[in-house]
Amino acid sequence: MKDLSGARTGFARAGTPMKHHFDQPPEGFRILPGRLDRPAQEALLADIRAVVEAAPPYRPQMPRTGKPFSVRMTNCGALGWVSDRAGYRYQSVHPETGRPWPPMPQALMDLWRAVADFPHPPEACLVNLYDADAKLGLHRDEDEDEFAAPVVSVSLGDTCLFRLGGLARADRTRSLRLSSGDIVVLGGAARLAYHGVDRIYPGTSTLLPGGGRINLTLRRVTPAP
Ligand SMILES: O=C(O)CCC(=O)C(=O)O
Ligand SMILES: [Fe+2]
Repeated sequence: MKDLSGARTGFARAGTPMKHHFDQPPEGFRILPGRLDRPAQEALLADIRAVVEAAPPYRPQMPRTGKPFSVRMTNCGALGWVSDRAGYRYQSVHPETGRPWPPMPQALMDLWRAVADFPHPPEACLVNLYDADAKLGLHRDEDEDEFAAPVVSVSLGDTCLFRLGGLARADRTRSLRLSSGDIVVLGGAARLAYHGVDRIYPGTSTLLPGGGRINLTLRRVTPAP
């Protein structure tokens, strides 16, 4: 059983007692709009193209039901997040090719260092590929063993409607649009906040020639030394 008590307490303090506090996002949620300018987005996209060449995107399946995700995924870094009938987990190899994930591009290591406020490097970068119809249901990122490190999330390509909730699935949610170059940090109490992607707005960015959206989530998986 993972210890979520610290984060829970933080949210209860920040989120429940007074009505006028209720609409505040959980403590530790940060959005950095336009953090990456167009040249930085293009450079990162070139890095991600190389990742996708080496580790082809595949469609994960929901645990138990085997229902396919609408989002295609791949990873870079020492560990990658995967999902199939056996469950959610991190592993060091691509589930279809059996090869190690490609290394994390230096630009992502640098970005983590600049925004994560955590003294150890990320170990995993999940690459989510959204076409116009893809979505990602409300969930928490909770398969890691280090919740002191934030999740750093980079948006590239078409704008999406992102939903942020609280620490309980039933908590009130708020919606925000994330555009190409925006960065979201889920740290502190927000590290275990529910979130998801409700829709993609096709034609809102010229970064990806075929349209769609790419999201990169950088995570620390194992306990920091
Ligand atoms: O695409 C996004 O903005 C969020 C992705 C996400 O929540 C995840 O991969 O766990
Ligand atoms: Fe997530």
